[in-house]
Amino acid sequence: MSISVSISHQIGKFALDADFSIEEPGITALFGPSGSGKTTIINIIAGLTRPRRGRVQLGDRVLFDHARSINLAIRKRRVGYVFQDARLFPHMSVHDNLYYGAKRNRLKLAASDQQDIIEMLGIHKLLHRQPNNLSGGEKQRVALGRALLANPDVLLLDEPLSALDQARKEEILPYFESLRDQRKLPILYVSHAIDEVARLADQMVVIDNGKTLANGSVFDMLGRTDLAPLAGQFDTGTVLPARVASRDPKAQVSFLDCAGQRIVVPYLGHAINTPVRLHIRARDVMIARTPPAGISANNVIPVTIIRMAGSNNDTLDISLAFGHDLDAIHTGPASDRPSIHARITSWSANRLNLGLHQKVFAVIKSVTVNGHLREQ
Ligand SMILES: Nc1ncnc2c1ncn2[C@@H]1O[C@H](COP(=O)(O)OP(=O)(O)OP(=O)(O)O)[C@@H](O)[C@H]1O
Repeated sequence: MSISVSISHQIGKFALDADFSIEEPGITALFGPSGSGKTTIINIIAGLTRPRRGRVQLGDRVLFDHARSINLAIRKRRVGYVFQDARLFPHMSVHDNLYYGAKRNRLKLAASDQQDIIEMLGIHKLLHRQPNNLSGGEKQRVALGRALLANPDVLLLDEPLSALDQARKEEILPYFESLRDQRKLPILYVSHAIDEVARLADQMVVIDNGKTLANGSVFDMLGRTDLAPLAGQFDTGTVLPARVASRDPKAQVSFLDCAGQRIVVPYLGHAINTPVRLHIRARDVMIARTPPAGISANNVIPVTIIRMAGSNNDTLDISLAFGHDLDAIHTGPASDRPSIHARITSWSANRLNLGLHQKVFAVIKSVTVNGHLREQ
């Protein structure tokens, strides 16, 4: 189910011109600074805000088309919306909240699918409770269940974790992961938190000041150093797909294979071949000209400098392709040669006399695996 959004809107002095389409299933993060227009975009998709011009299409259904005077009513859009605060109906039980949208919807889910959703979200024991005595995490799970049981064609999540503390976030994040992996539903996920985006998202739309700056796979977007003006929140880094190659419970380490490169991390407990996501922040990567000896970091990777760009006067963002074989790096398909990023001071780069195409070593200080930071 594809989503295509091409709209213009004006709120006071704020001008929104969003243009993106998502062809792949999975989670798409809408990422950008506060006030950049993320909520307005999903309100437009949901039909809560009517844009001045443009078009919104979901699969083969046109939800809005200014030129053809089409503006589908909210309840006909088949869109599930989860707000920052759960917004459950306080006078209804969890059960009645859950089935509120489903009752009004003619395209009901099969009973077994309904049961699957309730079990996936772990809310079967809450059905007879009232919303006011649920925890924040439980409320959000019920809100997610309510949206899913209405059998939407797309799920819109507006910073669904921002009101929760870290422990409640950790409680609910695995449900989003199951949702991503089990249900073939496109999800638009508004988030400020780059760690959440790196853990959950497949695609990413980067928005700044009402404009869509870039749009693509999260693996590409998080590595784009040219998006550095947003870096304060962006925290430049790299997300890489990997899998568990082997593990040693006695030594308490797991070995991951990431495009042929071995990465050692503290023991994960996952079975061999389990796919995982690595998030390596640029500030956690050091560069050495020769392989350093006698250091505690476990991952020292031969890399070649393929790009150097100033992020501001004092720091440089350096892209490092895996391997020392420059010919393979230049001629091989990009996907065969993943790169990571290092953010170092210009002073360090001068001191090390770093230059383009130089063969160096990346010393990785910590890796986040599936959203969990693994200090080396
Ligand atoms: N009802 C309104 N009246 C006036 N300005 C508004 C209104 N709603 C939104 N805006 C403005 O539109 C811009 C975009 O707001 P929006 O909520 O879409 O941003 P956002 O990226 O979701 O921000 P945040 O991450 O802080 O939630 C902001 O400058 C905001 O102040």
